[in-house]
Amino acid sequence: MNPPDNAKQFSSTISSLILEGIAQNTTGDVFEPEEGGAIEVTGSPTEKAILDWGIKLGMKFADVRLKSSILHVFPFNSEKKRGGVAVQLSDSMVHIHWKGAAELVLASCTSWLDNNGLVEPMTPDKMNEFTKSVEDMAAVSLRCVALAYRLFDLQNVPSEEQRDNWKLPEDDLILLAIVGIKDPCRPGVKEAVQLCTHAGVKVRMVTGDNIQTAKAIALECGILDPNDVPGEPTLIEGRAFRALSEEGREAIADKISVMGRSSPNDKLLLVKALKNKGHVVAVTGDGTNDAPALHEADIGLAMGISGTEVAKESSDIIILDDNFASVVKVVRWGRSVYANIQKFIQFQLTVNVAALVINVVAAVTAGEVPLNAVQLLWINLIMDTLGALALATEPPTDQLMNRPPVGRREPLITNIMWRNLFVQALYQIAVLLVLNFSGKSILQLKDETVDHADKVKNTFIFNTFVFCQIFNEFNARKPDEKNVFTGVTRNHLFMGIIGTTLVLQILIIEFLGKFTSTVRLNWKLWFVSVAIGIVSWPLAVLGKFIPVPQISFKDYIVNCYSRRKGAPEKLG
Ligand SMILES: Nc1ncnc2c1ncn2[C@@H]1O[C@H](COP(=O)(O)OP(=O)(O)OP(=O)(O)O)[C@@H](O)[C@H]1O
Ligand SMILES: [Ca+2]
Repeated sequence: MNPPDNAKQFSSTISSLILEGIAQNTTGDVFEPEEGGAIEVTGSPTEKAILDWGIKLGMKFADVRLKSSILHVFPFNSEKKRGGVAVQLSDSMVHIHWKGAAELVLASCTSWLDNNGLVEPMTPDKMNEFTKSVEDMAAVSLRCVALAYRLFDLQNVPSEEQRDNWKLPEDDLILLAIVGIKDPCRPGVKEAVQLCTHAGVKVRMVTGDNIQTAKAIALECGILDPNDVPGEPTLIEGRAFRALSEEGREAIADKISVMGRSSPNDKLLLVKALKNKGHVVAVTGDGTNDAPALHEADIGLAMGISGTEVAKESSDIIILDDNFASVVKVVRWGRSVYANIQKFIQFQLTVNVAALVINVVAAVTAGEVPLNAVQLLWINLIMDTLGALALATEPPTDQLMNRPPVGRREPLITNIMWRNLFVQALYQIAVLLVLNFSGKSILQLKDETVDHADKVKNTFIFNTFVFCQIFNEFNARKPDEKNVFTGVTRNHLFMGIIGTTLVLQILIIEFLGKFTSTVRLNWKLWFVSVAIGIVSWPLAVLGKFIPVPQISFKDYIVNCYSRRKGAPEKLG
């Protein structure tokens, strides 16, 4: 739509009324530099667009503002979707201007102003014509705003003390103009929506816009699929959603993709319904009225530039560049942090389980433990501080965006992690216990003194244990992939930490024996330690062929048990 940008196309009555409505009924501002130069317009995007149009029509903002004085203002709000102002003209006439969502304002119009400035009654035919043009504009994703006004008797205007409570009359309006404002889908949004969908994140649009406008925009940015024409409840009006019972809302919440003409409370209702159904909900918003939904959501994302302070305060994350595409980054990094914590836990639990079992079994059976306190301290250091640094700093990978999101009730330690853990821990326990009990014969230490042979055996167990961890640290990087080495050389911190651990381990065994009660090992024993450690790599690959149930182990066992109980005839 190309709006008339020349006031000469209308009669002077119309243009002065339109300009009055634009200049007086606005929360924006126009600044005209005295020494010339570009005119500056401020306000919300909708306000700016309308003021810009006024300027094109030849509006002298300051002059128009002086022509009449404002008696009372009803600020635009998202609930009513209109804003009004009462102005008094020099001839003691009062004009009440309204500006708001087109079809809502149109519904209050009983007449319209024709091209010559004559007031014509709003016949059903004319009403249909206007409604049709609103629909046509909405269908090409224009946001429609109608300007209307009415006359009012100065005598009926409440006195100044009572004016604060004055409810501006909003019926019997005379339609002045309907404008269609293009709010184009920003570059990158379509791709971002696609990425989110691919990652199992459903993008929904809840907007105050007309449902047709909302539908057109949703099609443009890929929230709706152009191949299937959606109907309710995929596409729903805020009013219809609001009218449902709580159960009714929960029943359709999943299917909703676009909600049009919604009030801020509808956003909140949708968030609540989705949360009740067990979904994890993220909400983006900018306005003060978005605050309750941002607060209620699991993750509230406020816009950094256009967002109000209230919205920012109610949110968890502030998107500095106001770009929806940044939401993809949030998902990516969020998943990466979660995955890294899982990797670390898998690694740490393996070490703990193995060390614990080895020492307990040895203590109970032989009364002696192979790993002493200082050695355990060093092992703890490897896995706690260094392990955390190495595994938790893995940068996000594209793979993270190929899998579905983690459910609200999904356990932190997945079945896959338990499987990996058991495979490695069992291997380590088996090897080290065998070494503990028959190590002296296996390592051919029979000729040594008992004391020295014990020390060599224990040092060897300690050294092998540490190497098992060093190699298993690579496995921990990719709990569910067979190739655990992808991208490892790019993670310099990981490589650095593995290197440091290796160097420190050599120093400990070769030079700090007094401290850890170890002895030097010959190169053969070093070699065997490394060989035992490296077996954890192929073992991990083999382990990944073991299938695991999709549901959690606990549920799996409960299910098996109840299935048995439920089918006693088969048991008998
Ligand atoms: N400043 C305004 N003056 C009059 N009407 C407006 C104004 N801003 C928006 N509207 C109308 O109200 C509708 C938007 O209502 P609302 O502010 O509840 O929606 P929203 O989704 O929060 O939109 P926004 O993108 O502006 O944040 C628009 O479709 C438009 O018709
Ligand atoms: Ca808003």
